[in-house]
Amino acid sequence: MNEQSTRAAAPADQYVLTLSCPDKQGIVHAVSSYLFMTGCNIEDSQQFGDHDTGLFFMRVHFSAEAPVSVDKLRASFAAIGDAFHMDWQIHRAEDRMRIVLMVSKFGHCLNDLLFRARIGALPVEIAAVVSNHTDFAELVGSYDIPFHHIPVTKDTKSEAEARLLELVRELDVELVVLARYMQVLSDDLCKQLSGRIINIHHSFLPSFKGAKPYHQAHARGVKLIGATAHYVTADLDEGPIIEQEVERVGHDVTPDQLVAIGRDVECQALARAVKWHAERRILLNGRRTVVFA
Ligand SMILES: Nc1nc2c(c(=O)[nH]1)N[C@@H](CN(C=O)c1ccc(C(=O)N[C@@H](CCC(=O)O)C(=O)O)cc1)CN2
Repeated sequence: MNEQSTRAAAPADQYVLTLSCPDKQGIVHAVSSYLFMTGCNIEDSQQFGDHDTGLFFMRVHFSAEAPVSVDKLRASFAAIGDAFHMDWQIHRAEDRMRIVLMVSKFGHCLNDLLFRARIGALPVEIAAVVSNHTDFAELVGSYDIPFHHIPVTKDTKSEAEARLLELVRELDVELVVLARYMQVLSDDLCKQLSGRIINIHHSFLPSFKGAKPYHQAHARGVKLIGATAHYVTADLDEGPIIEQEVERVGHDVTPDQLVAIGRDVECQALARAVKWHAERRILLNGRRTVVFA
């Protein structure tokens, strides 16, 4: 084999196409033909046809040999999207997603996400951290990330949410991560940011929704505890599940020991969910998700 054939091709511009649409014959053919005719090369392709909902889901990571703008790709793909009634997006794969983290009094998930982002383990840019308390202002400041203290009472919740929305727009943020943020979000905010808020619930849903799930689990004598990362909807802890993690526990654990054991599974589940969302690997399928991990 000569040297020429072993040399990797120069890195071309990388893109991700995601789509969902009513399932029918010809979708993969239409997409792959479009990419071929546009001078693009498929690097990775995953698809799923859901017989329950009759919907088809696809995620294609592709490269363009010649430089092409994402706007031009979107403009030229629109005809295929229309023909198959697709809900579709095309993004540059290298672009890091801008996100906001929210926290209350438990900082383990915040700390974990800050560090993972700092070392490049998450393809995100943390634009700000928002909290209804000041406990983690110093930690966030140590990462040179803006910290916004937005106190919340039942009388100030709507103003607090208005300020959050203002930040999301000002900072051009795509995702809000509730890293143990312990305030119930209003129906209106959930609607405005539908599919763009991820929460970590500290139980293996659908068990133990609501407050103090580890105490509920202890009272039930469970042998497994868990954590669930899910999209936030108006129905508390009922949003589409993205990722779950569990840990075995013995008969002699106390509620405080469950809280301590649970920290790691919460961090693992949330970090995976944020990474997959930022890599555009998650598609909504009604009350469920399709995850092309
Ligand atoms: N609309 C939604 N809001 C939130 C969700 C959700 O799924 N939909 N997830 C929660 C997180 N959460 C459990 O994981 C949770 C947080 C807070 C509460 C709660 O009862 N909070 C009280 C205030 C508590 C306090 O001040 O310490 C309240 O909001 O009145 C229950 C569950 C995040 N929000």
